[in-house]
Amino acid sequence: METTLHFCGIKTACPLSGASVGRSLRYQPALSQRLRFATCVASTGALNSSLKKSSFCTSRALRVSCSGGIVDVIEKNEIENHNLGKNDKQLSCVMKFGGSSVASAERMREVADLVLSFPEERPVIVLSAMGKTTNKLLVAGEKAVSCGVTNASTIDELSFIKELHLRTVDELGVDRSIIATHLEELEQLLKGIAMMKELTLRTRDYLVSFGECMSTRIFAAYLNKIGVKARQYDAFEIGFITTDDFTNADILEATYPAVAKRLHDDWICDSAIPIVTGFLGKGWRTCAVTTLGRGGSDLTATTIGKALGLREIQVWKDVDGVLTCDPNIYPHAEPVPYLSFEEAAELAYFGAQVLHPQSMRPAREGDIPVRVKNSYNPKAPGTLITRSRDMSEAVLTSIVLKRNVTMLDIVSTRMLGQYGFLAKVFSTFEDLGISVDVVATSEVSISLTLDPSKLWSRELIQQELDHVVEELEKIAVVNLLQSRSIISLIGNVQRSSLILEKVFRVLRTNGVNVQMISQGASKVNISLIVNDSEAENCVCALHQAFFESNISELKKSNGSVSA
Ligand SMILES: Nc1ncnc2c1ncn2[C@@H]1O[C@H](COP(=O)(O)OP(=O)(O)O)[C@@H](O)[C@H]1O
Ligand SMILES: N[C@@H](CC(=O)OP(=O)(O)O)C(=O)O
Repeated sequence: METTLHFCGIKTACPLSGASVGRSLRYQPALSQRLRFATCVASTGALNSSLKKSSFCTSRALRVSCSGGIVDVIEKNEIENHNLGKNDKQLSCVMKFGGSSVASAERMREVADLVLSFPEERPVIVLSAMGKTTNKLLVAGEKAVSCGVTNASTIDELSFIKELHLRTVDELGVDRSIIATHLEELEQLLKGIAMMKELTLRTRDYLVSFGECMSTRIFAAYLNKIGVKARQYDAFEIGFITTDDFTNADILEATYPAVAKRLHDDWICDSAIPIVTGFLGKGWRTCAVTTLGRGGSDLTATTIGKALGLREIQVWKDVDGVLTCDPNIYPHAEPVPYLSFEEAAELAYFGAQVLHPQSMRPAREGDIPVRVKNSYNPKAPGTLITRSRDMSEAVLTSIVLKRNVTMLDIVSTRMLGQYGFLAKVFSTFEDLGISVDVVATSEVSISLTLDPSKLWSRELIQQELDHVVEELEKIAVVNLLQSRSIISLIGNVQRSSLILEKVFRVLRTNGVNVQMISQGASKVNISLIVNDSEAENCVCALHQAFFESNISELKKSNGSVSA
Protein backbone atom coordinates (compact mmCIF):
# COMPACT_ATOMS: atom_id res chain seq x y z
CA MET A 1 0.00 0.00 0.00
CA GLU A 2 1.34 3.45 -0.87
CA THR A 3 1.53 5.69 2.14
CA THR A 4 2.05 9.42 2.35
CA LEU A 5 3.84 10.72 5.39
CA HIS A 6 3.31 14.22 6.73
CA PHE A 7 6.09 14.92 9.20
CA CYS A 8 5.17 18.05 11.07
CA GLY A 9 3.87 19.50 7.86
CA ILE A 10 6.64 18.14 5.57
CA LYS A 11 5.20 15.66 3.07
CA THR A 12 7.14 12.54 2.00
CA ALA A 13 5.82 10.12 -0.62
CA CYS A 14 6.66 6.72 0.78
CA PRO A 15 5.69 3.64 -1.26
CA LEU A 16 6.03 1.23 1.65
CA SER A 17 3.83 -1.09 3.63
CA GLY A 18 2.75 -0.02 7.10
CA ALA A 19 5.30 -2.34 8.72
CA SER A 20 8.21 -1.05 6.68
CA VAL A 21 7.22 2.54 7.26
CA GLY A 22 7.33 1.79 10.97
CA ARG A 23 10.72 0.10 10.58
CA SER A 24 12.19 2.95 8.56
CA LEU A 25 10.99 5.42 11.16
CA ARG A 26 12.71 3.43 13.84
CA TYR A 27 16.02 3.43 12.03
CA GLN A 28 16.07 7.08 11.05
CA PRO A 29 17.27 8.99 14.09
CA ALA A 30 16.28 12.38 12.70
CA LEU A 31 12.72 11.24 12.29
CA SER A 32 12.63 9.42 15.55
CA GLN A 33 13.91 12.54 17.28
CA ARG A 34 10.88 14.34 15.91
CA LEU A 35 8.59 11.55 16.90
CA ARG A 36 9.77 11.73 20.46
CA PHE A 37 7.63 14.84 20.83
CA ALA A 38 5.04 14.06 18.27
CA THR A 39 1.60 12.61 18.03
CA CYS A 40 1.41 9.98 15.35
CA VAL A 41 -1.68 8.88 13.58
CA ALA A 42 -0.65 5.69 11.86
CA SER A 43 -2.12 4.11 8.77
CA THR A 44 -2.25 0.43 9.65
CA GLY A 45 -2.17 -1.95 12.56
CA ALA A 46 1.22 -3.12 11.32
CA LEU A 47 2.60 0.38 11.47
CA ASN A 48 1.12 0.82 14.90
CA SER A 49 2.70 -2.24 16.39
CA SER A 50 5.98 -1.52 14.63
CA LEU A 51 6.04 1.98 16.06
CA LYS A 52 5.04 0.83 19.50
CA LYS A 53 8.10 -1.45 19.63
CA SER A 54 10.46 1.47 19.03
CA SER A 55 12.26 3.31 21.77
CA PHE A 56 11.05 6.77 20.85
CA CYS A 57 7.50 5.62 21.29
CA THR A 58 8.02 5.30 24.99
CA SER A 59 7.56 9.04 25.17
CA ARG A 60 4.26 9.91 26.78
CA ALA A 61 3.73 12.44 24.05
CA LEU A 62 3.26 9.84 21.35
CA ARG A 63 -0.25 8.65 20.67
CA VAL A 64 -0.59 5.97 18.01
CA SER A 65 -3.87 5.10 16.40
CA CYS A 66 -5.15 3.74 13.12
CA SER A 67 -6.46 5.69 10.17
CA GLY A 68 -6.69 4.96 6.49
CA GLY A 69 -3.98 5.53 3.93
CA ILE A 70 -2.39 8.52 5.60
CA VAL A 71 0.28 8.77 8.23
CA ASP A 72 0.01 12.17 9.83
CA VAL A 73 2.68 13.13 12.32
CA ILE A 74 1.89 16.26 14.25
CA GLU A 75 4.02 17.95 16.87
CA LYS A 76 2.47 17.64 20.30
CA ASN A 77 2.44 21.40 20.82
CA GLU A 78 0.69 21.77 17.47
CA ILE A 79 -2.10 19.53 18.74
CA GLU A 80 -2.28 21.58 21.90
CA ASN A 81 -2.64 24.70 19.81
CA HIS A 82 -5.67 23.07 18.24
CA ASN A 83 -7.36 23.01 21.60
CA LEU A 84 -9.15 26.20 20.94
CA GLY A 85 -11.85 28.00 22.84
CA LYS A 86 -9.43 29.35 25.42
CA ASN A 87 -8.55 32.26 23.20
CA ASP A 88 -11.31 34.73 22.34
CA LYS A 89 -10.15 35.00 18.75
CA GLN A 90 -10.56 31.28 18.15
CA LEU A 91 -13.53 29.16 17.18
CA SER A 92 -15.65 28.88 20.31
CA CYS A 93 -18.54 26.42 19.97
CA VAL A 94 -20.32 23.99 17.65
CA MET A 95 -23.90 24.64 16.63
CA LYS A 96 -25.62 21.68 14.99
CA PHE A 97 -28.94 22.18 13.25
CA GLY A 98 -31.01 19.11 12.43
CA GLY A 99 -33.18 18.52 9.37
CA SER A 100 -36.25 20.12 10.94
CA SER A 101 -34.27 23.30 11.64
CA VAL A 102 -33.20 23.76 8.00
CA ALA A 103 -36.27 22.37 6.24
CA SER A 104 -36.95 25.43 4.02
CA ALA A 105 -35.58 28.79 2.92
CA GLU A 106 -37.51 30.47 5.70
CA ARG A 107 -36.02 28.11 8.28
CA MET A 108 -32.50 28.66 6.89
CA ARG A 109 -32.98 32.42 7.23
CA GLU A 110 -34.13 31.98 10.82
CA VAL A 111 -31.14 29.75 11.58
CA ALA A 112 -28.81 32.36 10.08
CA ASP A 113 -30.44 35.05 12.25
CA LEU A 114 -30.12 32.79 15.25
CA VAL A 115 -26.41 32.19 14.63
CA LEU A 116 -25.85 35.92 14.17
CA SER A 117 -27.76 36.67 17.38
CA PHE A 118 -24.72 35.35 19.26
CA PRO A 119 -22.12 37.87 18.04
CA GLU A 120 -19.70 36.84 20.78
CA GLU A 121 -19.54 33.27 19.43
CA ARG A 122 -17.36 32.05 16.59
CA PRO A 123 -19.19 28.83 15.86
CA VAL A 124 -18.53 25.83 13.68
CA ILE A 125 -21.91 25.02 12.10
CA VAL A 126 -22.93 21.42 11.42
CA LEU A 127 -26.01 20.83 9.28
CA SER A 128 -28.18 17.84 8.50
CA ALA A 129 -30.02 17.40 5.20
CA MET A 130 -33.08 19.61 4.66
CA GLY A 131 -36.28 18.27 6.27
CA LYS A 132 -37.00 14.69 5.25
CA THR A 133 -34.46 14.64 2.40
CA THR A 134 -32.58 11.60 3.78
CA ASN A 135 -35.80 9.54 3.88
CA LYS A 136 -36.74 10.68 0.37
CA LEU A 137 -33.30 9.75 -0.97
CA LEU A 138 -33.60 6.29 0.54
CA VAL A 139 -37.03 5.76 -1.01
CA ALA A 140 -35.76 7.06 -4.37
CA GLY A 141 -32.89 4.52 -4.18
CA GLU A 142 -35.30 1.66 -3.43
CA LYS A 143 -37.55 2.67 -6.32
CA ALA A 144 -34.61 2.97 -8.70
CA VAL A 145 -33.73 -0.70 -8.11
CA SER A 146 -36.88 -1.84 -9.87
CA CYS A 147 -38.14 1.07 -11.98
CA GLY A 148 -35.90 0.69 -15.06
CA VAL A 149 -33.30 3.17 -16.33
CA THR A 150 -35.73 5.18 -18.45
CA ASN A 151 -37.99 5.86 -15.45
CA ALA A 152 -35.27 6.77 -12.95
CA SER A 153 -35.41 10.49 -13.81
CA THR A 154 -39.12 10.65 -13.02
CA ILE A 155 -39.08 9.04 -9.56
CA ASP A 156 -41.39 11.24 -7.42
CA GLU A 157 -38.88 11.59 -4.59
CA LEU A 158 -36.18 12.82 -6.99
CA SER A 159 -38.58 15.46 -8.32
CA PHE A 160 -39.45 16.44 -4.74
CA ILE A 161 -35.79 16.81 -3.76
CA LYS A 162 -34.96 18.83 -6.88
CA GLU A 163 -37.94 21.09 -6.39
CA LEU A 164 -37.24 21.64 -2.67
CA HIS A 165 -33.57 22.50 -3.16
CA LEU A 166 -34.06 24.69 -6.24
CA ARG A 167 -36.92 26.54 -4.58
CA THR A 168 -34.82 27.11 -1.47
CA VAL A 169 -31.89 28.40 -3.52
CA ASP A 170 -34.21 30.76 -5.44
CA GLU A 171 -35.96 32.01 -2.33
CA LEU A 172 -32.66 32.70 -0.61
CA GLY A 173 -31.41 34.49 -3.72
CA VAL A 174 -28.27 32.40 -4.18
CA ASP A 175 -27.00 30.97 -7.45
CA ARG A 176 -28.53 27.66 -8.62
CA SER A 177 -25.04 26.59 -9.75
CA ILE A 178 -24.25 25.98 -6.05
CA ILE A 179 -26.13 22.67 -6.22
CA ALA A 180 -26.59 22.07 -9.96
CA THR A 181 -23.78 19.51 -10.23
CA HIS A 182 -25.06 17.60 -7.21
CA LEU A 183 -28.58 17.41 -8.62
CA GLU A 184 -27.23 16.15 -11.96
CA GLU A 185 -25.00 13.58 -10.26
CA LEU A 186 -27.88 12.44 -8.06
CA GLU A 187 -29.99 11.73 -11.15
CA GLN A 188 -27.08 9.88 -12.76
CA LEU A 189 -26.60 7.84 -9.62
CA LEU A 190 -30.28 6.79 -9.58
CA LYS A 191 -29.94 5.76 -13.25
CA GLY A 192 -26.86 3.74 -12.30
CA ILE A 193 -28.80 2.01 -9.50
CA ALA A 194 -31.63 1.31 -11.96
CA MET A 195 -29.15 -0.17 -14.43
CA MET A 196 -27.46 -2.36 -11.81
CA LYS A 197 -30.83 -3.28 -10.25
CA GLU A 198 -29.20 -3.24 -6.83
CA LEU A 199 -28.61 -0.80 -4.00
CA THR A 200 -25.63 -1.84 -1.89
CA LEU A 201 -25.04 -0.35 1.56
CA ARG A 202 -22.04 1.50 0.12
CA THR A 203 -24.15 3.05 -2.65
CA ARG A 204 -26.88 3.84 -0.15
CA ASP A 205 -24.43 5.93 1.88
CA TYR A 206 -23.21 7.74 -1.22
CA LEU A 207 -26.82 8.36 -2.21
CA VAL A 208 -27.89 9.91 1.12
CA SER A 209 -24.73 12.04 1.31
CA PHE A 210 -26.25 14.32 -1.36
CA GLY A 211 -28.66 15.67 1.27
CA GLU A 212 -26.01 17.09 3.61
CA CYS A 213 -23.73 18.11 0.71
CA MET A 214 -26.52 20.29 -0.71
CA SER A 215 -27.92 21.79 2.52
CA THR A 216 -24.46 22.98 3.63
CA ARG A 217 -23.65 24.48 0.22
CA ILE A 218 -26.92 26.41 0.19
CA PHE A 219 -26.51 27.69 3.74
CA ALA A 220 -22.88 28.74 3.25
CA ALA A 221 -23.80 30.54 0.02
CA TYR A 222 -26.64 32.33 1.80
CA LEU A 223 -24.39 33.49 4.66
CA ASN A 224 -21.85 34.79 2.14
CA LYS A 225 -24.63 36.53 0.25
CA ILE A 226 -25.73 38.44 3.36
CA GLY A 227 -22.13 39.43 4.05
CA VAL A 228 -21.17 36.83 6.65
CA LYS A 229 -18.06 34.99 5.55
CA ALA A 230 -18.67 31.23 5.54
CA ARG A 231 -16.83 28.21 4.11
CA GLN A 232 -18.49 24.89 3.23
CA TYR A 233 -16.82 21.58 4.11
CA ASP A 234 -17.68 18.00 3.19
CA ALA A 235 -16.81 16.01 6.34
CA PHE A 236 -15.29 13.19 4.22
CA GLU A 237 -12.78 15.69 2.77
CA ILE A 238 -11.53 17.13 6.07
CA GLY A 239 -10.50 14.06 8.02
CA PHE A 240 -13.68 12.36 9.28
CA ILE A 241 -12.17 8.88 9.08
CA THR A 242 -14.50 6.01 9.95
CA THR A 243 -14.81 2.27 9.94
CA ASP A 244 -16.15 0.83 6.69
CA ASP A 245 -19.46 -0.21 8.25
CA PHE A 246 -21.65 1.45 5.65
CA THR A 247 -24.87 2.95 7.07
CA ASN A 248 -23.53 2.63 10.61
CA ALA A 249 -19.87 3.67 10.57
CA ASP A 250 -17.90 4.60 13.67
CA ILE A 251 -15.50 7.53 13.97
CA LEU A 252 -11.83 6.53 14.25
CA GLU A 253 -9.40 8.22 16.62
CA ALA A 254 -7.40 9.69 13.73
CA THR A 255 -10.33 11.97 12.98
CA TYR A 256 -9.67 14.30 15.92
CA PRO A 257 -6.21 15.65 15.02
CA ALA A 258 -7.00 15.67 11.30
CA VAL A 259 -10.24 17.65 11.66
CA ALA A 260 -8.72 20.00 14.25
CA LYS A 261 -5.76 20.74 12.00
CA ARG A 262 -7.84 21.43 8.92
CA LEU A 263 -10.49 23.62 10.56
CA HIS A 264 -7.97 25.45 12.72
CA ASP A 265 -5.48 26.11 9.92
CA ASP A 266 -8.18 27.42 7.59
CA TRP A 267 -9.61 29.62 10.33
CA ILE A 268 -6.20 31.11 11.09
CA CYS A 269 -5.47 31.78 7.38
CA ASP A 270 -8.85 33.28 6.61
CA SER A 271 -11.53 33.28 9.29
CA ALA A 272 -14.83 32.23 7.73
CA ILE A 273 -17.57 30.36 9.60
CA PRO A 274 -17.07 26.65 8.84
CA ILE A 275 -20.28 24.97 7.62
CA VAL A 276 -19.72 21.21 7.86
CA THR A 277 -21.86 18.33 6.56
CA GLY A 278 -23.21 16.27 9.44
CA PHE A 279 -23.66 12.48 9.31
CA LEU A 280 -20.87 11.74 6.80
CA GLY A 281 -17.38 10.29 6.89
CA LYS A 282 -14.83 8.44 4.80
CA GLY A 283 -14.18 4.71 5.26
CA TRP A 284 -10.55 4.13 6.21
CA ARG A 285 -10.03 1.14 3.91
CA THR A 286 -12.42 1.87 1.06
CA CYS A 287 -12.04 5.69 1.09
CA ALA A 288 -15.74 5.70 0.13
CA VAL A 289 -18.36 7.98 1.71
CA THR A 290 -19.83 6.44 4.88
CA THR A 291 -22.67 7.53 7.17
CA LEU A 292 -22.72 7.46 10.97
CA GLY A 293 -26.21 5.94 11.39
CA ARG A 294 -29.51 7.85 11.36
CA GLY A 295 -29.31 11.09 13.30
CA GLY A 296 -25.49 10.96 12.96
CA SER A 297 -25.05 14.74 12.66
CA ASP A 298 -25.16 14.94 16.46
CA LEU A 299 -22.06 12.74 16.49
CA THR A 300 -20.39 14.96 13.88
CA ALA A 301 -21.00 17.94 16.16
CA THR A 302 -19.62 16.34 19.32
CA THR A 303 -16.61 15.01 17.37
CA ILE A 304 -15.75 18.52 16.19
CA GLY A 305 -16.29 19.83 19.72
CA LYS A 306 -13.79 17.36 21.12
CA ALA A 307 -11.33 17.75 18.22
CA LEU A 308 -11.10 21.50 18.69
CA GLY A 309 -11.55 21.47 22.48
CA LEU A 310 -14.43 23.93 22.17
CA ARG A 311 -16.31 25.57 25.03
CA GLU A 312 -19.75 24.14 24.23
CA ILE A 313 -21.61 21.91 21.78
CA GLN A 314 -25.14 23.02 20.91
CA VAL A 315 -27.59 20.72 19.16
CA TRP A 316 -30.61 22.61 17.89
CA LYS A 317 -33.77 20.53 17.42
CA ASP A 318 -37.52 21.05 17.05
CA VAL A 319 -38.30 20.37 20.73
CA ASP A 320 -37.52 22.32 23.93
CA GLY A 321 -34.65 19.98 24.86
CA VAL A 322 -34.52 16.38 25.97
CA LEU A 323 -38.00 15.59 27.25
CA THR A 324 -39.31 13.33 30.02
CA CYS A 325 -40.48 10.93 27.28
CA ASP A 326 -41.01 10.80 23.53
CA PRO A 327 -43.65 13.48 22.79
CA ASN A 328 -44.98 11.32 19.95
CA ILE A 329 -45.97 8.71 22.56
CA TYR A 330 -47.15 11.11 25.22
CA PRO A 331 -47.68 14.78 24.31
CA HIS A 332 -47.44 16.05 27.91
CA ALA A 333 -43.72 15.28 28.09
CA GLU A 334 -41.73 18.08 29.78
CA PRO A 335 -38.19 19.33 29.13
CA VAL A 336 -35.46 17.94 31.40
CA PRO A 337 -33.24 20.91 32.45
CA TYR A 338 -30.06 18.97 33.35
CA LEU A 339 -28.58 15.60 32.46
CA SER A 340 -25.23 13.95 33.07
CA PHE A 341 -23.33 12.48 30.09
CA GLU A 342 -24.07 9.06 31.51
CA GLU A 343 -27.82 9.66 31.65
CA ALA A 344 -27.86 11.20 28.16
CA ALA A 345 -25.83 8.31 26.74
CA GLU A 346 -28.17 5.68 28.24
CA LEU A 347 -31.19 7.61 27.07
CA ALA A 348 -29.81 7.91 23.53
CA TYR A 349 -28.63 4.32 23.37
CA PHE A 350 -31.95 2.98 24.58
CA GLY A 351 -33.88 4.71 21.84
CA ALA A 352 -34.60 8.39 22.56
CA GLN A 353 -34.51 9.63 19.00
CA VAL A 354 -33.52 13.11 20.14
CA LEU A 355 -29.79 12.19 20.38
CA HIS A 356 -27.64 9.86 18.28
CA PRO A 357 -26.71 6.78 20.35
CA GLN A 358 -22.95 7.40 20.16
CA SER A 359 -23.00 11.17 20.25
CA MET A 360 -22.21 11.60 23.96
CA ARG A 361 -18.91 9.70 23.71
CA PRO A 362 -16.71 12.51 22.30
CA ALA A 363 -18.38 15.11 24.53
CA ARG A 364 -17.73 13.01 27.59
CA GLU A 365 -14.13 12.27 26.57
CA GLY A 366 -13.48 15.95 25.92
CA ASP A 367 -15.58 17.02 28.93
CA ILE A 368 -17.44 19.52 26.78
CA PRO A 369 -20.98 20.54 27.83
CA VAL A 370 -23.75 19.75 25.35
CA ARG A 371 -26.81 21.99 25.19
CA VAL A 372 -29.97 20.71 23.48
CA LYS A 373 -32.02 23.67 22.25
CA ASN A 374 -35.12 24.36 20.18
CA SER A 375 -34.48 26.32 16.98
CA TYR A 376 -38.23 27.08 16.82
CA ASN A 377 -38.18 28.46 20.37
CA PRO A 378 -34.64 29.71 21.08
CA LYS A 379 -35.66 31.41 24.34
CA ALA A 380 -36.52 28.07 25.98
CA PRO A 381 -33.62 27.10 28.27
CA GLY A 382 -33.22 23.61 26.74
CA THR A 383 -31.26 20.80 28.36
CA LEU A 384 -27.69 21.14 29.59
CA ILE A 385 -25.68 17.91 29.57
CA THR A 386 -22.51 17.88 31.67
CA ARG A 387 -20.11 15.43 33.34
CA SER A 388 -21.92 15.48 36.66
CA ARG A 389 -24.97 17.11 38.18
CA ASP A 390 -26.65 17.36 41.55
CA MET A 391 -28.55 14.07 41.91
CA SER A 392 -29.67 14.62 45.51
CA GLU A 393 -33.23 15.49 44.47
CA ALA A 394 -33.34 13.33 41.33
CA VAL A 395 -35.60 10.27 41.17
CA LEU A 396 -36.72 9.63 37.59
CA THR A 397 -35.39 11.85 34.80
CA SER A 398 -36.86 10.38 31.63
CA ILE A 399 -38.65 7.30 30.28
CA VAL A 400 -37.42 5.80 27.01
CA LEU A 401 -39.01 3.19 24.79
CA LYS A 402 -37.23 0.90 22.33
CA ARG A 403 -39.74 -1.10 20.31
CA ASN A 404 -39.55 -4.26 18.24
CA VAL A 405 -36.84 -5.88 20.30
CA THR A 406 -36.08 -9.59 20.17
CA MET A 407 -35.65 -11.40 23.47
CA LEU A 408 -33.93 -14.75 23.95
CA ASP A 409 -34.35 -17.08 26.93
CA ILE A 410 -31.39 -19.45 26.94
CA VAL A 411 -31.33 -22.35 29.41
CA SER A 412 -28.19 -24.44 29.70
CA THR A 413 -28.57 -28.17 28.99
CA ARG A 414 -25.58 -28.82 31.26
CA MET A 415 -25.44 -29.46 35.01
CA LEU A 416 -25.55 -26.74 37.65
CA GLY A 417 -22.08 -25.45 38.55
CA GLN A 418 -20.54 -26.07 35.13
CA TYR A 419 -18.37 -23.15 34.12
CA GLY A 420 -18.04 -21.48 30.71
CA PHE A 421 -21.74 -21.30 29.82
CA LEU A 422 -21.94 -17.50 29.70
CA ALA A 423 -18.65 -17.34 27.79
CA LYS A 424 -20.02 -19.73 25.15
CA VAL A 425 -23.25 -17.77 24.79
CA PHE A 426 -21.45 -14.46 24.32
CA SER A 427 -18.82 -15.86 22.00
CA THR A 428 -21.70 -16.99 19.75
CA PHE A 429 -22.90 -13.39 19.53
CA GLU A 430 -19.38 -12.16 18.96
CA ASP A 431 -18.86 -14.65 16.12
CA LEU A 432 -22.11 -13.58 14.49
CA GLY A 433 -21.37 -9.87 15.02
CA ILE A 434 -24.61 -9.21 16.90
CA SER A 435 -24.70 -6.87 19.86
CA VAL A 436 -26.70 -7.51 23.00
CA ASP A 437 -28.60 -4.79 24.89
CA VAL A 438 -30.08 -5.99 28.18
CA VAL A 439 -29.04 -9.10 30.10
CA ALA A 440 -30.32 -10.96 33.18
CA THR A 441 -28.80 -14.25 34.35
CA SER A 442 -29.24 -17.09 36.80
CA GLU A 443 -26.91 -20.06 37.40
CA VAL A 444 -28.15 -22.05 34.40
CA SER A 445 -30.10 -19.58 32.32
CA ILE A 446 -29.74 -16.24 30.67
CA SER A 447 -32.29 -13.84 29.22
CA LEU A 448 -31.14 -11.13 26.86
CA THR A 449 -32.35 -8.74 24.21
CA LEU A 450 -30.68 -8.17 20.86
CA ASP A 451 -29.98 -4.73 19.50
CA PRO A 452 -32.58 -4.41 16.74
CA SER A 453 -30.76 -1.68 14.81
CA LYS A 454 -27.79 -3.99 14.38
CA LEU A 455 -30.04 -6.54 12.76
CA TRP A 456 -32.11 -4.08 10.75
CA SER A 457 -29.09 -2.44 9.20
CA ARG A 458 -28.15 -5.72 7.57
CA GLU A 459 -31.66 -6.70 6.51
CA LEU A 460 -31.17 -10.32 7.46
CA ILE A 461 -33.46 -10.37 10.44
CA GLN A 462 -35.09 -13.77 10.14
CA GLN A 463 -32.13 -15.70 8.67
CA GLU A 464 -29.85 -14.16 11.24
CA LEU A 465 -32.12 -14.96 14.15
CA ASP A 466 -32.53 -18.54 12.91
CA HIS A 467 -28.78 -18.83 12.74
CA VAL A 468 -28.34 -17.47 16.28
CA VAL A 469 -30.86 -19.98 17.61
CA GLU A 470 -29.23 -22.84 15.68
CA GLU A 471 -25.81 -22.02 17.15
CA LEU A 472 -27.10 -21.59 20.72
CA GLU A 473 -29.11 -24.82 20.55
CA LYS A 474 -25.78 -26.67 20.51
CA ILE A 475 -25.40 -25.79 24.20
CA ALA A 476 -28.84 -24.76 25.45
CA VAL A 477 -32.59 -24.80 25.10
CA VAL A 478 -33.52 -21.56 23.40
CA ASN A 479 -36.80 -19.68 23.39
CA LEU A 480 -37.05 -16.78 20.95
CA LEU A 481 -39.57 -14.06 21.84
CA GLN A 482 -40.20 -11.34 19.28
CA SER A 483 -42.20 -8.08 19.38
CA ARG A 484 -40.94 -7.02 22.79
CA SER A 485 -40.12 -3.51 24.01
CA ILE A 486 -37.49 -2.18 26.39
CA ILE A 487 -38.76 0.54 28.72
CA SER A 488 -35.71 2.29 30.17
CA LEU A 489 -36.15 4.30 33.32
CA ILE A 490 -33.37 6.86 33.36
CA GLY A 491 -32.79 8.34 36.77
CA ASN A 492 -31.13 7.94 40.11
CA VAL A 493 -30.75 4.19 40.56
CA GLN A 494 -29.65 4.79 44.16
CA ARG A 495 -33.35 5.29 44.74
CA SER A 496 -34.26 2.07 42.99
CA SER A 497 -36.64 0.86 45.73
CA LEU A 498 -38.67 4.03 45.47
CA ILE A 499 -38.69 3.87 41.67
CA LEU A 500 -39.52 0.17 41.44
CA GLU A 501 -42.21 0.33 44.12
CA LYS A 502 -44.03 2.96 42.06
CA VAL A 503 -43.34 1.21 38.72
CA PHE A 504 -44.78 -2.10 39.84
CA ARG A 505 -47.82 -0.44 41.35
CA VAL A 506 -48.51 1.25 38.00
CA LEU A 507 -47.90 -1.94 36.03
CA ARG A 508 -50.08 -4.03 38.29
CA THR A 509 -52.94 -1.53 38.01
CA ASN A 510 -52.60 -1.78 34.23
CA GLY A 511 -52.40 -5.58 34.24
CA VAL A 512 -48.91 -5.65 32.71
CA ASN A 513 -46.39 -8.36 33.56
CA VAL A 514 -42.70 -7.54 33.26
CA GLN A 515 -40.87 -10.30 31.36
CA MET A 516 -37.36 -9.31 32.30
CA ILE A 517 -35.73 -6.62 34.41
CA SER A 518 -32.17 -5.40 34.50
CA GLN A 519 -30.59 -3.10 37.04
CA GLY A 520 -27.07 -2.91 38.33
CA ALA A 521 -24.30 -2.13 35.88
CA SER A 522 -25.69 1.26 34.95
CA LYS A 523 -26.14 3.65 37.83
CA VAL A 524 -28.71 5.63 35.88
CA ASN A 525 -30.87 3.07 34.09
CA ILE A 526 -33.36 0.36 35.06
CA SER A 527 -34.65 -1.58 32.05
CA LEU A 528 -37.93 -3.50 31.89
CA ILE A 529 -39.05 -5.76 29.05
CA VAL A 530 -42.75 -5.90 28.20
CA ASN A 531 -44.84 -6.88 25.16
CA ASP A 532 -44.78 -4.36 22.30
CA SER A 533 -48.56 -4.13 22.41
CA GLU A 534 -48.53 -2.95 26.05
CA ALA A 535 -45.49 -0.69 25.92
CA GLU A 536 -46.90 2.68 24.88
CA ASN A 537 -49.69 2.57 27.47
CA CYS A 538 -47.10 1.64 30.09
CA VAL A 539 -44.97 4.67 29.19
CA CYS A 540 -47.98 7.00 29.44
CA ALA A 541 -49.08 5.54 32.78
CA LEU A 542 -45.52 5.68 34.17
CA HIS A 543 -45.17 9.27 32.99
CA GLN A 544 -48.35 10.23 34.77
CA ALA A 545 -47.27 8.51 37.96
CA PHE A 546 -43.75 9.99 38.07
CA PHE A 547 -44.10 13.40 36.48
CA GLU A 548 -47.71 14.37 37.04
CA SER A 549 -48.31 13.11 40.52
CA ASN A 550 -51.38 15.30 41.05
CA ILE A 551 -53.06 13.85 37.97
CA SER A 552 -51.92 10.41 38.97
CA GLU A 553 -53.31 10.73 42.49
CA LEU A 554 -56.59 11.99 41.07
CA LYS A 555 -56.87 9.08 38.64
CA LYS A 556 -55.93 6.62 41.34
CA SER A 557 -58.72 7.89 43.54
CA ASN A 558 -60.99 7.38 40.52
CA GLY A 559 -59.75 3.79 40.30
CA SER A 560 -57.53 3.94 37.20
CA VAL A 561 -54.08 5.14 36.12
CA SER A 562 -54.24 3.74 32.64
CA ALA A 563 -53.47 6.12 29.77
N1 LIG B 1 -37.04 12.01 25.04
C1 LIG B 1 -37.17 12.80 23.97
N2 LIG B 1 -36.94 14.11 24.08
C2 LIG B 1 -37.07 14.94 23.04
N3 LIG B 1 -37.42 14.54 21.79
C3 LIG B 1 -37.65 13.24 21.61
C4 LIG B 1 -37.54 12.31 22.67
N4 LIG B 1 -37.81 11.08 22.17
C5 LIG B 1 -38.09 11.23 20.86
N5 LIG B 1 -38.00 12.53 20.50
C6 LIG B 1 -38.20 13.05 19.13
O1 LIG B 1 -36.96 13.49 18.63
C7 LIG B 1 -37.19 14.59 17.75
C8 LIG B 1 -35.93 15.42 17.65
O2 LIG B 1 -34.86 14.66 17.15
P1 LIG B 1 -34.47 14.70 15.61
O3 LIG B 1 -35.61 14.32 14.74
O4 LIG B 1 -33.20 13.99 15.42
O5 LIG B 1 -34.26 16.25 15.45
P2 LIG B 1 -33.43 16.99 14.36
O6 LIG B 1 -33.73 16.35 13.02
O7 LIG B 1 -33.94 18.38 14.45
O8 LIG B 1 -32.01 16.86 14.79
C9 LIG B 1 -38.33 15.33 18.37
O9 LIG B 1 -39.08 16.02 17.39
C10 LIG B 1 -39.14 14.26 19.07
O10 LIG B 1 -40.25 13.90 18.28
N1 LIG C 1 -29.86 13.47 7.68
C1 LIG C 1 -29.48 12.36 8.49
C2 LIG C 1 -28.56 12.78 9.60
C3 LIG C 1 -29.14 13.54 10.75
O1 LIG C 1 -28.50 13.71 11.76
O2 LIG C 1 -30.37 14.03 10.61
P1 LIG C 1 -31.21 14.82 11.79
O3 LIG C 1 -30.25 15.74 12.50
O4 LIG C 1 -32.27 15.57 11.04
O5 LIG C 1 -31.77 13.80 12.73
C4 LIG C 1 -30.69 11.59 8.98
O6 LIG C 1 -31.81 11.95 8.63
O7 LIG C 1 -30.51 10.60 9.65
